Parts: sequence; C-alpha cells; structure tokens
Amino acid sequence: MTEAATSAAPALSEKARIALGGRNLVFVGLMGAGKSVIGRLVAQSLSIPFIDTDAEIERVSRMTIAELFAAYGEAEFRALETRVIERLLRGGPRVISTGGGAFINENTRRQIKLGGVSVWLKADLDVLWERVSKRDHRPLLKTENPKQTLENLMKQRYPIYAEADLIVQSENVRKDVMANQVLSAVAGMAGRSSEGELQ
Ligand SMILES: Nc1ncnc2c1ncn2[C@@H]1O[C@H](COP(=O)(O)OP(=O)(O)O)[C@@H](O)[C@H]1O
Ligand SMILES: O=C(O)C1=C[C@@H](OP(=O)(O)O)[C@@H](O)[C@H](O)C1
Ligand SMILES: [Mg+2]
Repeated sequence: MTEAATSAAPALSEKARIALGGRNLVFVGLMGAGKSVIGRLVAQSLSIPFIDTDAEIERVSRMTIAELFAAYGEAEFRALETRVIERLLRGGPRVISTGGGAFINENTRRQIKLGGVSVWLKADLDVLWERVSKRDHRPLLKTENPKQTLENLMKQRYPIYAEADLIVQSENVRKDVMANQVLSAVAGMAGRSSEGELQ
C-alpha cells in the first residue's frame, strides 16, 4: 500500500464507501487498462477486501491462465470465470478486478450488473499496447500481430464495456492518482439508485 493512496484523501474514500453502500465494486476493461493494480489500490483506500478473478481462477484450478487456455480452450475458461465471479459477488462487499473478457460474456455481465457497481477503466490503444507488450503471459495476444489483435478487441468490446455503471479514463498518471479518480467517480454516484445492494 502506498502512503499516497491511503493518506491522500480519507474524506474521498469515506464518500466512496458511503456511495457504494455495501455493494461490490467491479473493475472491467481491456487487458492493460490497470484493473488488477488500480483495483488493489482502490480496495486498500476503501478498506474493502480485494480479489483479482484471474488470480482466484489460478488458485482454484492450480493452473495459470495460459495453461487453462492451452489445455481446455477459451470456452471452458469463460465457464470457470463465470462461476468464480458469481461466487465472489455473493460473498461481498469486495473490490473485484475481472479479466478483460469477463464483462463481455453475457452471463457474467448479467451477474456483475446484479451484484455490484461496475467501473470501466477505459484506455487508448497506445497506452494499452505499451503496457501489455512488456509481458507475454496473455494467451489472447499470442498472435502474429498482437497490437492489431488488441485493436480488434477494442472495436468488439468497447461498446459492451460502455454498459458499465462508471467510466474512468486510464492514463499514464501515477497509480494512486488513478485510484483517486476511481474513488471520485464512485463518490459521485451518491444519491443515485442503490438497487442491487448486497445485504
Ligand atoms: N496508471 C498507470 N501508470 C503506469 N502503469 C500502469 C498504470 N496502470 C497500470 N499500469 C501497468 O500496466 C500493466 C497492466 O496493468 P494490470 O493492472 O495488470 O492491467 P489489467 O489487469 O487491466 O490487464 C502493469 O504492468 C501495471 O503496472
Ligand atoms: O481480455 C481477455 O479476454 C483476457 C484478459 C486477461 O486478464 P487482464 O485483462 O487482467 O489482462 C485474462 O483474463 C485472460 O488472458 C483473458
Ligand atoms: Mg488483470
């Protein structure tokens, strides 16, 4: 936990906690948007448990995401992802960072809409590409032209991510600054409907 993330704006964290009202906060968006790292920081600020669905899938399956894709294919991975997310949503409130394809799956999207507040970390292609090209553990990007693949995924998926409750632009600013932008967006929901609140 960085000092800045915890001490920068306690009032903001408190406002965001109140606006969430016991609901889960679910990060969605494309690979490289920062769901995993920013989600963790936001959870720390909110003092709400954090979980990354890919990490949870790897824990329960005792396989890496790449191994799961290779051994069982994407369809089986999505089925497992749906079950894991459904279970995590029930046990909240949590901050949940999903993998990039989770919200695209109709079943999973329905569960997320029912079980939490969704926030889309939206980023431009160059920002995403600069980040994901540093690592090679993402099976969907093991193509001849991974930047083109990423761009194709943007075209397919951005209209669907746009169904999220909140949208926050992901830029190359400090991570604690990004986390505070998410907290501001959440805090800004205050007064809006809190239907779907977990009891
Ligand atoms: N605001 C940011 N500034 C710089 N690098 C970032 C920022 N947000 C995320 N990153 C980096 O981008 C990479 C992808 O982040 P990650 O959280 O794994 O994305 P996702 O889970 O959405 O695929 C990581 O190396 C992370 O440290
Ligand atoms: O976009 C996708 O379909 C995927 C994104 C990955 O998660 P991140 O978005 O955290 O990289 C991971 O779930 C898997 O490789 C599939
Ligand atoms: Mg991630």
